[in-house]
Amino acid sequence: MSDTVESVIVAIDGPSGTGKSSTSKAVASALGLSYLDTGAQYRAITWWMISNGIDVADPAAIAAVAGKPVIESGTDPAAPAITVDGLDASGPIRTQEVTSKVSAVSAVPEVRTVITDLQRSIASAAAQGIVVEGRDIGTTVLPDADLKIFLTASPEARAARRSGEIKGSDVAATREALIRRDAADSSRKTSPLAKADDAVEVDTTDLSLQQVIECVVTLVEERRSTPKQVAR
Ligand SMILES: Nc1ncnc2c1ncn2[C@@H]1O[C@H](COP(=O)(O)OP(=O)(O)OP(=O)(O)O)[C@@H](O)[C@H]1O
Ligand SMILES: Nc1ccn([C@@H]2O[C@H](COP(=O)(O)O)[C@@H](O)[C@H]2O)c(=O)n1
Repeated sequence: MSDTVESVIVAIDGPSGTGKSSTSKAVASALGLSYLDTGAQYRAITWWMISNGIDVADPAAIAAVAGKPVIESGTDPAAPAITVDGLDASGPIRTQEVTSKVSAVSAVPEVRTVITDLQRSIASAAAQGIVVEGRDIGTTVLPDADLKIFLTASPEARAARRSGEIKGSDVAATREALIRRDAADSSRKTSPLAKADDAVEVDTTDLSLQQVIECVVTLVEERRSTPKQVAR
């Protein structure tokens, strides 16, 4: 018998504010896995487009330069990092401007091709396994992931969580902005936000973050002890 633990690939998808990042980081830390925030990569390329004067309402202009920025993602769940052309982008990618423009940029097929290739190469280099979170990980980026989770929560719960992060923010406006971004992400032609047929859906509306983390850790442990059936 071997003491080595097999590498595992976990895909966590879902709409905005369902707890993907918080859950994925904690699960990766608890299980000694790498972690990849794919939303940060789409935010990073959006920041680059804005910084370089590209009109984000013009898909052809975005497509023409999609391969130019060099995006690098750290995979330590305790210290997620992202750089664009060598510059730390972790602060700038969280601005309101980037949040409001990222869905337009991420809908451009040439952008998705560049970022998807990057995500696959990062996942395949993670020796112990990785938790990858986003919108299309289970459906498109890593369709053979060992475990796929789709997190959901009511718009009210998600808006309350997000508003709790920013003092004095308007919950109703936050709710509308979340719904708008989810609608854009779900309706784009290429790799929309969607639950994979074989994903486990976890409704987090009435669960604490700790309960969600424990639920996902249990699902990963169960998957590790019962290898996935491969269709013949
Ligand atoms: N089950 C939960 N109960 C209460 N608060 C939660 C829960 N899950 C996450 N949160 C909080 O909600 C906020 C949003 O969580 P998080 O950033 O992990 O969501 P996300 O799905 O990654 O969002 P986005 O897609 O917009 O990046 C954070 O402040 C987080 O601490
Ligand atoms: N796999 C993914 C991940 C993200 N996106 C786009 O990025 C935006 C920002 O994501 P956050 O998780 O940081 O909020 C998101 O709204 C999508 O437009 C994506 O397309 N695919």
